[in-house]
This record gives sequence, C-alpha cells and structure tokens, in this order.
Amino acid sequence: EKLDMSTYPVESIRNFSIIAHVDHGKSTLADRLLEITGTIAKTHHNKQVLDKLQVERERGITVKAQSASLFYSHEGANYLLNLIDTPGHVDFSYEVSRSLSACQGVLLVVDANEGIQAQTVANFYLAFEAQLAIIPVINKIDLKNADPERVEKQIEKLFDIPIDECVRISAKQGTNVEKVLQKVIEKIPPLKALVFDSTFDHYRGVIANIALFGGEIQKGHKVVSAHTKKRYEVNEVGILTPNEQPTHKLYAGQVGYLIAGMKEVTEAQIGDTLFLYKQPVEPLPGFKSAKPMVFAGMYPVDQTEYNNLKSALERLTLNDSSVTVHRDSSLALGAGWRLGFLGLLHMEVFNQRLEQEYNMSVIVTAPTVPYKAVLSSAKLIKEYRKAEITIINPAQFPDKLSVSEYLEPTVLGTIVTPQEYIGKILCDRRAVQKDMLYIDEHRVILKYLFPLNEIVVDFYDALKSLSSGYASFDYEDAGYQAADLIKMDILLNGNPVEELATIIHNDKAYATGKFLCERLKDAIPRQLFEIAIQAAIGKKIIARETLKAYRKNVVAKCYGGDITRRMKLLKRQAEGKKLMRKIGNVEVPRDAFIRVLKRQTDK
Ligand SMILES: Nc1nc2c(ncn2[C@@H]2O[C@H](COP(=O)(O)OP(=O)(O)OP(=O)(O)O)[C@@H](O)[C@H]2O)c(=O)[nH]1
Repeated sequence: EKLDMSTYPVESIRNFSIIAHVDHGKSTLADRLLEITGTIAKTHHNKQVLDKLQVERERGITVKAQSASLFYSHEGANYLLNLIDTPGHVDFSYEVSRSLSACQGVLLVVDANEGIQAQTVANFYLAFEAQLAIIPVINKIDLKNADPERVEKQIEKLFDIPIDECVRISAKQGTNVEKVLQKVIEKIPPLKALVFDSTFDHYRGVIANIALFGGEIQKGHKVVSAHTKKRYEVNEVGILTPNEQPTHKLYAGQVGYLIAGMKEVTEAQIGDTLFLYKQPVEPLPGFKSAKPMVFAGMYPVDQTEYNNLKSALERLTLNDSSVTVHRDSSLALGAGWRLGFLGLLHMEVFNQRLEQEYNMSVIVTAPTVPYKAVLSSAKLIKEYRKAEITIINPAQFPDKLSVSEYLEPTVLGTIVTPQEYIGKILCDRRAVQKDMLYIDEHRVILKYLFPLNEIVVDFYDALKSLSSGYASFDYEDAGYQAADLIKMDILLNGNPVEELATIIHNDKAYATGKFLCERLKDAIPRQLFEIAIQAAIGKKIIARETLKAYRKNVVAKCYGGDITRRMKLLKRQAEGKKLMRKIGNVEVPRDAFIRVLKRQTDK
C-alpha cells in the first residue's frame, strides 16, 4: 500500500544526519529516534536497526549509510524528519561528507565520558564547512564516569558553540531523546536536497537514493541523467523506512528512492542530477569525489572464475562508489583488477562482502599507496606520454636510473590522546609534528604530517593498543613529498610472491624485509621440503629465513578408522587447499599475506 506524501510540504521537512566518533552512540540514538516516532516498534531487539550489512553487525561499525524517514507530530503540526545515516570509522569520512550534502543540519553526538575525539573534530569541520546547523548531543549521561559539564566546556572551547545549546541525553535509556527531536525542528532549516546514494538490488536493478531539490516525481515520469544523458522511465518511487516503502509521488524537499530500470554501474553515478525529459536543468554541483588512498591487486583464485568475479565486482562497486576499478594482469596471477580503497579497513570490508554476499574467494596483493615518479628517461616519457606518472602497482615501479625523483603521498593526521601516551605513539613513523593543543588538563590534540604509507596499514590498530584504546585518530590528504623509494620482492624458494612485492622507503628496507620474512615463516605451514623465505631488492638478497621440512600424512592417522570419518577428513583437507595459493611448489594460506603485512605485534 502506498503512502501519500503530499501532506508534507517543504516547510515541514527536516533533513539531518547524526555524526559521532566511533562508539559514541550514533546507532543507539538512531534506534531511539526511530522508536519515539513510531517508525519501528519499541522492543528490546532494536539494536542498530540501520546497520543492515552483515559485516557491520559482526564488526560493530557502520560502513554503509542507511537512511530513514521519521514522521513526528509536535504541538499540532506534522513533520517529516529525514534521518540520513553516516558511517563512523575514519576510513569512511568521504561517505560522511556525501551524506552531509543531503542535509541541512546534524546531531553531533559526543560521549559524556570520553569527550571530544579525533572524529568528533573531523566530523564537526565537515558539517561546519557544509554550513549545516550543528546540535551538540552529549550522550551516555547515565554512565558512572559521565562528566557532561567538562564535555560541554570542550565543545564551547573548540567549536565555539554556546553551552546552553547542548542537549544531555542517554540514548541507551531514552532520557531526553524527545528533546533532540524538538531541537531538530527548531534549529534545522527546512530546505531542498539532492541525489546522494545508490544501491544495487539483484531483482530490481539500481535503486537510486534521491533528494529532490524542486518539483515532484512519480511512476511513469521520464527522467534523464545529466551525466550520461540516458533516458529512463520511472518504475517506482518511495521513501526509506529504512526499507523501501513505495509512495505515489516524491515532492521537493523529500528524501527517498527511485527505480528506473538502470542496470549498469555507470548509469547511477552518485552526485549525478536527474531531470525530467525535455526539461533540462543546470546539474547540481557534484560531490567531492572519493579519493582512493590504498590500492591492491585482486585476482580470481582460479581463472575460470574470472567472469563471475567480474560481475560480483561490478555489483559491489555499484553499492560502493568510492572503490575504483582498473583492469590489470600479472604473469603469476593472471587476469584481474587493481582496486583503489579509502583505507585498509575499507579494503578488508570489501573483501569480506565479496566472500559473504557473493561467495567469491580472491587473491589480494599487498596494499600500496599511490606513489609518483618524475621520469628522466626519454624513452619512458615517450611511452607514458608524460614526465610524471602515478604508480599504483609495484610491478610498474620504474628503475632508479630512469627517474629523477620519486614522490610519496602525505597526510595531515590529527591525534587526540591523553598526554602520557604521546611518546609511545609515534616512534618509527617518519612523522613531523605540526601543531599541539590542549583540550583540557589531560588530553591533547596533536597534528602530524605523515607519509601515507606509514599509517595506512596498521597505524589505527597500533594506536589503539598502545594507548589502551584512549587515543583516537583521523587524517586528511596533504599532498606529495620527495622520497627515497625502492621496490622490494619477497621470494619463496626463489619464486617471487607477487602479492607481497612492495614499494618502500629505502631506510626501512632491511628492517621490513627481515620482519616480513620472520612473519611469513610463522604464517606458512611446514611442507614436505625446506623453504627459503627471502627479501630481495633487485638481485640482492637482504633477508632470509628458512622453514624446515615436515612430514604429514593425514590419512595415515585414521587408517582402520571408519570410512566416513576418513572421507570427511579428506574433504576438509580439499577445502583447506582451496584456501591455499601455490607459489612455485610452496602452498601458502591465502589470508597469510594480509596478516603478515600488519606489522603490529599482535602475535
Ligand atoms: N551507558 C550507555 N551506553 C550507551 C549509550 N548510548 C550508546 N551506548 C553504548 O555504546 C556503544 C556504542 O554505541 P553505538 O550506538 O553502536 O555507537 P555508534 O556511534 O553507532 O558506533 P558506529 O556505528 O561504529 O559509528 C554500545 O555498546 C551502546 O550500547 C548511553 O546513552 N549510555
């Protein structure tokens, strides 16, 4: 049955987001808002209703934004409050800014115990730059150690928001949550919005999440994509509650979805503007496009799976426009792709989704940041038709002799930490301090310039464990700087492991080579022969470990045992083999490499 949305004129509409540092209670507050407005029934099971993906539930983080429309009556008037959800982890700040562009205001949730953290600061500035109304919400006031007064002072000092504008709540217990809704109505201006997301449905094709700037839209309308100029007939429109709820029409100011027979990745570009056929409009300014920070090769374990993997990648990237995809191939791994991600967590989540939602197993190479080289060789310049190239694949690393300078990407990192951890946190990361500011007596905000490759793989995890979870981190792009780079190969019995070829800073080659060899020795199971694990720069071996031979006969163990048990064991072994990758004659568990690359001592 379709809802009638015509009773919600623009004046009654508020589009807002909740932004918060990880775990400060964004999802819990969203659950309470959905309950109070009757969008979902009040039960004890409403835990993070908006976190729909399996990986999100397992990891306890929000990865993919979900949205919902809340109907709310206050003092005799009916309101339509569109809650645009945003993810919380540092890797996804692009998604945050994307969600924010569909809003006119935000709830900035801050934990009453932890106070302002790195992502609180980063998110605040995203909202501030987008000129949104900002309502500070101090959450978890029920906690024994809650100190809302201190947090309000921080907010006033850092963000220049008067203390009396903060709302103190307990999202968990529901205290003052109603007040939050009233603030939303009071403080957030009703306005227009825009196209902000798209998801892929196996049966219905592309579902574009749209926000209407003006006009109205309904089934049967013909719309044109400003980006591709393709024309579509609208099959369905509706709102998100948070599942798709069809409506007769969508009106200016409303956020909802549209299905119009778009089938391909390229047809539903986020940031695109749709207009009515023969009534072209000036396209809305596109969003700041996502900039991948980490690249990795992805290959089918078995080349016969190439086409299946290709279609899985196409569908998954349609749901996640921040992943970039280029075709690639390698002698050792065959035909595949080079993918760009926002960060390592983003890459792991993407892999996990490929496995869980598409049942695909893939080989993933060591992540690399986008390096650059200024070429000096006339031959190479001619070949590339330019003098400065970007290197996202170690296999294409140009030799020192044909390069006048290598460049590496840098980021400006913001760390919020209790002061006693400052010393421990930064050792060995080639960081340059830029700024330091005390938030209160105990905690500081530090700004450092980091080479991106120093933080991309494991800095976030290392920081958390070094500071017993107290420090937090966020970063932004800070351009390129010259760097002394080399390419290092890892060899197993003389055969290069393509997944582990890396570009690294010269000063770190020996230590990293030694470390990778040691970790690999632990990660590779012993086999029937001895295995030499080596790190090499060109032809020069810089580190070596030896893995001793081992005899193992799985079947022998249960000779005389019953046959089904033996079959089971053989089957399990065969399944285990699928998770292995053969390099020369050496079998390596496919997940070994990613584990090896995390240099943090989590053994
Ligand atoms: N005591 C207390 N705990 C709360 C409150 N609000 C949230 N929590 C708890 O804090 C933890 C994190 O809450 P979430 O709502 O998942 O946090 P989040 O900000 O959505 O996290 P991300 O989805 O990763 O961004 C959960 O264990 C909640 O139960 C509160 O008001 N009081």
